[in-house]
Amino acid sequence: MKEFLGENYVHCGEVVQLPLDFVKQLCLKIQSERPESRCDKDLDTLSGYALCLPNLARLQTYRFVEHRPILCVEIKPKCGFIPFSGDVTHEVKHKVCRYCMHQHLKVATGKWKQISKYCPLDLYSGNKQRMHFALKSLLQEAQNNLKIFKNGELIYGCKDARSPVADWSELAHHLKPFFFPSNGLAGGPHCTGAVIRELVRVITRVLLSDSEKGRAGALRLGPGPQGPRVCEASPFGRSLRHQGRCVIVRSLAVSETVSGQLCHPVFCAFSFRKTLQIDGPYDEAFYQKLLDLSTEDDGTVAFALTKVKPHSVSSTCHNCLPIFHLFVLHPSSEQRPVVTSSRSRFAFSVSVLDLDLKPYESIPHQYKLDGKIVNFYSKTVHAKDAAVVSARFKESEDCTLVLHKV
Ligand SMILES: O=P(O)(O)O[C@@H]1[C@@H](OP(=O)(O)O)[C@H](OP(=O)(O)O)[C@H](O)[C@H](OP(=O)(O)O)[C@H]1OP(=O)(O)O
Ligand SMILES: Nc1ncnc2c1ncn2[C@@H]1O[C@H](COP(=O)(O)OP(=O)(O)OP(=O)(O)O)[C@@H](O)[C@H]1O
Repeated sequence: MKEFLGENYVHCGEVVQLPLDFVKQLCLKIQSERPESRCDKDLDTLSGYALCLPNLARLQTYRFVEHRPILCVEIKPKCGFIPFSGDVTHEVKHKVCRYCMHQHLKVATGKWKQISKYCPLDLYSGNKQRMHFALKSLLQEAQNNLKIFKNGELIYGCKDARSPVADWSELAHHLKPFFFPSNGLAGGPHCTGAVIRELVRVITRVLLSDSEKGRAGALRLGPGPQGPRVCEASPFGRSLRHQGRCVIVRSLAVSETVSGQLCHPVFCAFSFRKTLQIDGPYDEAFYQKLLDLSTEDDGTVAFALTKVKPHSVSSTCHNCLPIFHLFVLHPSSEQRPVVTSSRSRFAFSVSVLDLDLKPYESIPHQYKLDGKIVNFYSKTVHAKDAAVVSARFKESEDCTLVLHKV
């Protein structure tokens, strides 16, 4: 992941040994905190090992420990491109992004209460207005896509569909000292609006800044992104500018045909997996192969096999969690990237969480889910939209003015 996202963003952690009894107790303790949809998940209580990571909600990394008041914004941006490959056979997939389609299934199955207006393509667009819209939409309907921590404490976020609706005035109360340090703003809706606007602007500036160049830069130099730049389901108007931050994930993503082939039971046999290096290593040779885009999908199983590791990396990227740390910068000569709001200057840094690779075993599940998402969307929303268009067309036919010669 360091190869893809850059040295500075990824924390590898350290493998530590833990007493089994401690892990069992921990497991019981956190169970009640899990969102309903994650109650089937479990800690590995048998290995006796765990990964020790820095506390990124407080920015305690191995490089330094931050003692100043700190604001951390965690975003789960999800997959931000629309595939253009001819191997993608569902027409709707060329128009609407997976996140927006998935929203409908999530609401229908009760995972969330209402459809979010957030669309990853807006966030990745590089267009400030679209990015503001995407971030505001996340703030309105955070789901599992947005969390905000102040000094290590969660002050904004949503556990599951039963969570109460977002309270912006409480959030603004927490954030005011960061954005309006010398006060000057009374409370009330005006203050809430001003603080939220500042937050959205500052996150956008951080996202657009290019202060730390990772290996991702090299991937961005490849062929420019293709395919639609706007998702048809996004409520935001069309915009033309498109930035390449999603290229990493896009260049690794595999086609439907390949995903289908990967579900073949023969690949689950362990002996095959070892010889074919399905589970790794993810080394320099693997990275170099990814940059070679010359091989075409010839529909063979052999080709599909070469895509297993890229697929794991890609689906990990689809779910990873960039976390942005902001602290008010007092006049100083610190050598750190800086963003400004109207009343404050912030030093900031970025880390990426949840980078454990998705296992090969998740491919069949992902493949089935993908089908469900598209079918549900096509049957319900897309069909309804088509009906509306055809009704409008009919209406316009009914209104045709016929002129007769007199
Ligand atoms: O498939 P998706 O897009 O629903 O992603 C899953 C996530 O759902 P989301 O769409 O973000 O609400 C899902 O997020 P939640 O646990 O629902 O917050 C997980 O990240 C899941 O990964 P894993 O199976 O726990 O390793 C994710 O599953 P994988 O596809 O990564 O296996
Ligand atoms: N190093 C960290 N520092 C601060 N917060 C973290 C860190 N790692 C994870 N978190 C918090 O915990 C949340 C869940 O993390 P993550 O998605 O990595 O867990 P998970 O592996 O999916 O958990 P499980 O599978 O046990 O349910 C993140 O959204 C983040 O808010």
